[in-house]
Amino acid sequence: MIEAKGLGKSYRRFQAVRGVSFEVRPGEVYGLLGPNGAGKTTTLRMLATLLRPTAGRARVAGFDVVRQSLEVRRNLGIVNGGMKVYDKLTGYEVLDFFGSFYDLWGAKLKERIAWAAELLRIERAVLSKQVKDMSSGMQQKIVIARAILHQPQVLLLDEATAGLDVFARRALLDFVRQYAGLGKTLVYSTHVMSEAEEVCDRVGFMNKGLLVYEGSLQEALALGSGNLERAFIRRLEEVA
Ligand SMILES: Nc1ncnc2c1ncn2[C@@H]1O[C@H](COP(=O)(O)OP(=O)(O)OP(=O)(O)O)[C@@H](O)[C@H]1O
Repeated sequence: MIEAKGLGKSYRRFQAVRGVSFEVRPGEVYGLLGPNGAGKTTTLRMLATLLRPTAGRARVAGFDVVRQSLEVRRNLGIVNGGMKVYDKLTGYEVLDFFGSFYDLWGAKLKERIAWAAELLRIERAVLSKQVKDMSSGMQQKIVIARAILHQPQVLLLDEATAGLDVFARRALLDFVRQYAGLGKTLVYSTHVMSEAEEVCDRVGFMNKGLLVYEGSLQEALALGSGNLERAFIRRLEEVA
């Protein structure tokens, strides 16, 4: 469902992402893990057709991210940790507005909003609140609801739990597993290894623009004697 081959992005002489290759299958949660500046966001933005690669290629849902960007966008949702929504609108109005981008109107839109709200455990009363009156956890749920209204095959989550309290974080981690359970494909980018341990089936470690390790969660845990953070550090020492 996602296939990146030698994907790279350079800014003048600086290589933010250097020849990254990986694949993600339907129903799988792939953890893209690494410290700040590793190149995770740049990689996800290339997959989402928001940044043009300067090397390699990638396909999402069978479509090329450069030559078939419209088809890619139809099949993909992306969420960044710091995404904002218009805070004077109610939750319902936000979803109504974004639904129109995907040709969702009337009864169909209502049905999709109810579907997303149930999946994300957003109460009806919250949908009629203005965004500015919602907790940051609720706001993030609206952001995610907005990203899945068109029921994309592929969902890219970039530091999606940043700044959330324990309840909102829990709801989002549960949502990730549930969405994968629908046969969807997810990339979960984070520097919080404990979250990845909980939701990912496979993980890739990124550092300085390179994918330095890839394996199933079990393999990665074994590498770190049961701890993902230790595995990450060991792998980095090996390649240093
Ligand atoms: N427009 C740009 N021009 C130059 N350098 C950039 C640009 N965008 C990103 N970079 C650099 O590319 C590198 C990778 O950034 P990226 O945001 O992809 O990392 P990340 O792993 O997502 O980290 P973070 O969690 O901090 O977002 C960083 O060194 C960053 O400073």
